Amino acid sequence: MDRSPFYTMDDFDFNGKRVYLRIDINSPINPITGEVVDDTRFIHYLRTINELKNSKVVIIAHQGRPGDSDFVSLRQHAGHLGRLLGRDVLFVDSLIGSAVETAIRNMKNGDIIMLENSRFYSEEILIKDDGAAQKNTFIVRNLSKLFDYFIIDAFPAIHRDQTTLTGFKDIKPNIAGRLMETEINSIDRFMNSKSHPKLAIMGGAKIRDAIKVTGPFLEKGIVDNIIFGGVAANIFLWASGIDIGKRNMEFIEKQDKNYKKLLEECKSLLSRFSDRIYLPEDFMLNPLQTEIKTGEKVPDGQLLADIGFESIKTFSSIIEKAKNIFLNGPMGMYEINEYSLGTREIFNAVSQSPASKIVGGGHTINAINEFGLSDSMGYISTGGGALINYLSGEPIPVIDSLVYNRKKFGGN
Ligand SMILES: Nc1ncnc2c1ncn2[C@@H]1O[C@H](COP(=O)(O)OP(=O)(O)OP(=O)(O)O)[C@@H](O)[C@H]1O
Ligand SMILES: O=C(O)[C@H](O)COP(=O)(O)O
Repeated sequence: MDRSPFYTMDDFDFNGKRVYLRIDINSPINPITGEVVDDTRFIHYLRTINELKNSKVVIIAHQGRPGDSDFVSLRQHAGHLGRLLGRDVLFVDSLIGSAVETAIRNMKNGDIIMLENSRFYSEEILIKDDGAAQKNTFIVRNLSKLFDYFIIDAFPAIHRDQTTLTGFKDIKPNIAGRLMETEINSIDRFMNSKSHPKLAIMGGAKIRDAIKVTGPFLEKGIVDNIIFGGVAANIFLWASGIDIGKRNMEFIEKQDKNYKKLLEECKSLLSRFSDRIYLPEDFMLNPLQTEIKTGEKVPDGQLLADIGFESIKTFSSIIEKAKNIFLNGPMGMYEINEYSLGTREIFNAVSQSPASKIVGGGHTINAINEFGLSDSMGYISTGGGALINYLSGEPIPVIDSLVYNRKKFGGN
């Protein structure tokens, strides 16, 4: 068997050691109560943590982004993880400093500590990995002396170049955790599969991510065809000169300040790959609740809130023929019952397909759970942006950091 390009947990004995464990339990938070409303990501970490039961484990994680309503302390995350593990998880309400150092130095084997949200610290987000900058942060200088090993298991954040993820790669061995291994093996199976056609279905509202990966997906043959729904479809239609109505244009402008550049990218993608990109032929309007054919004048104030019946039919027949399917993002505003049919039908078609399947994205998983399809959707990844970036075959900061680290500490 080929050697893994990065260290895995099989390469070291962690018994009695002090272990830095970077995970990603960034979760949806109820904006009113501030409570975690979905603990899927927590559950995925039980295996890694349980394997370290004879070590002193210090968990580092982030939650939300500064300024957003889900940017909250990890105190409740520590309590919840402890309940899931059936063990105490001591919460320390900072990331660096004397309280952290004392707590870590006093740990016994089997103890678990969780530190505060790493994004409370500007060095986490603002300092990019240019070789030396992250290494010289207070975060790295304070924490590096306290640990024997660094396990990086934050798969949903592998596309982020942030200090607690990539800053320790010159210090000591950095090791991929069990979730990283599982995710990467499953995604690699999809990428290496020789069964065609390979189909990507991309919807939702994160247009930048979807557009960014379309070129690599089609150029490198990672997929043969792409179906677009949601806002992603709207921007492609706009780029092709079709009237999508004022409200939908404004929605895109608000979604991304650089939408003009995105429109240019969509144009270029459409000119190169028009026969491999599928866009909706019709839509359901919100609030009118009537159907409209693509290209017809969209009445003012109406959102293209869901794909229509013809699109459902065409997309379902493409899905039926696919041998490998990647799904990320809903077809419309599925949270509102009247506009959930497109997403429901397309997700149903995917669930019924015998193809090999891989799905990801917070809203996507939420919709899958709501439709009761989670047992028939194939491999469900914890990653959203991480998953599509990894699939695109473009450089990924955390993977590159782990590979660099193994070369540095493990020779050839
Ligand atoms: N045509 C549309 N107009 C406006 N909003 C839409 C449209 N289609 C989908 N959405 C919204 O897009 C959101 C989901 O998109 P997103 O890109 O976040 O999905 P995801 O990748 O599965 O989730 P996550 O971002 O949490 O990983 C939903 O809230 C949905 O209502
Ligand atoms: O939820 C995610 O996709 C990861 O935790 C990364 O979060 P971010 O998009 O805020 O960097």
